[in-house]
Amino acid sequence: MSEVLLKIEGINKRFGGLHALSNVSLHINKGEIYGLIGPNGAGKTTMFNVLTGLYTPDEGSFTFDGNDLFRAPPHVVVKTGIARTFQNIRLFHEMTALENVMVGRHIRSSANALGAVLRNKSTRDEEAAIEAKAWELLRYVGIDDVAYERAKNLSYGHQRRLEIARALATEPKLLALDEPAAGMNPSETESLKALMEKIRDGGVTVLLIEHDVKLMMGLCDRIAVLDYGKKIAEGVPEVVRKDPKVIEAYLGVAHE
Ligand SMILES: Nc1ncnc2c1ncn2[C@@H]1O[C@H](COP(=O)(O)OP(=O)(O)OP(=O)(O)O)[C@@H](O)[C@H]1O
Repeated sequence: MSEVLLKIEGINKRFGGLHALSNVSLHINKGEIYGLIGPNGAGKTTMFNVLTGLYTPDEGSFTFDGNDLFRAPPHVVVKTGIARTFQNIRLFHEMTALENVMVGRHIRSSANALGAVLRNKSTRDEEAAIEAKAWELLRYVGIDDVAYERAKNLSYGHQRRLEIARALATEPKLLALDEPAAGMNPSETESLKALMEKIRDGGVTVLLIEHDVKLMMGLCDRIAVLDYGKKIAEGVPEVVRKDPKVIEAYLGVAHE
């Protein structure tokens, strides 16, 4: 029996007259790669924003690893164990790759502002530990060779990996990735797929939004399909891809 990590029930989110999420329920199990697909404007990013505390849902319930996170602010969500990346890459462009990951790591450190000013021994030890962990994560995602490059000078594929490393630095139980393969060529996409499988196999549950249906069908353990803010299907990829509602709303003949 799978253990549910994230349980969303009956979430509604409206923007004025627009019902962006309409009574959506999702259960994500520990240790799976769970995909969210759907046409443009279906509500996928809105769901991510609700999950990570950027948007306040109107109704519903949301529990994560036994914690009630309904309407919790982003810093509480991150501390509880959900990390995300964004559709449009959001890195600190003038900082090096290493520094970007170190920033992500600070959320799990106890260093306080006074310690940082005084640079006492415990602060220095902690900084060294943060840097060591950041190196480990850069190696893990395969970009340690560009650790001292500024983020803005990295290739697109490297920036995507750096975002993932920074998110992993918060030690999430759930990693939510918003279109990580967008703009990647087939070989970059293939190696990204391997990275996501490695992350899942390392014990981090993955939630993924992606338009690349072929990638999603080959990668996800389960998939939910949103259309006009409603969940129209959910299940293993082989079943979802044959669902007539999904074919009509999204997949169409071209994707078969
Ligand atoms: N902050 C906002 N204010 C008003 N409307 C919004 C806001 N955020 C999203 N919407 C609307 O909610 C609907 C769902 O948008 P959302 O970005 O979640 O879709 P999506 O499935 O992620 O689409 P895409 O695949 O294009 O990224 C759209 O009609 C969008 O215009």
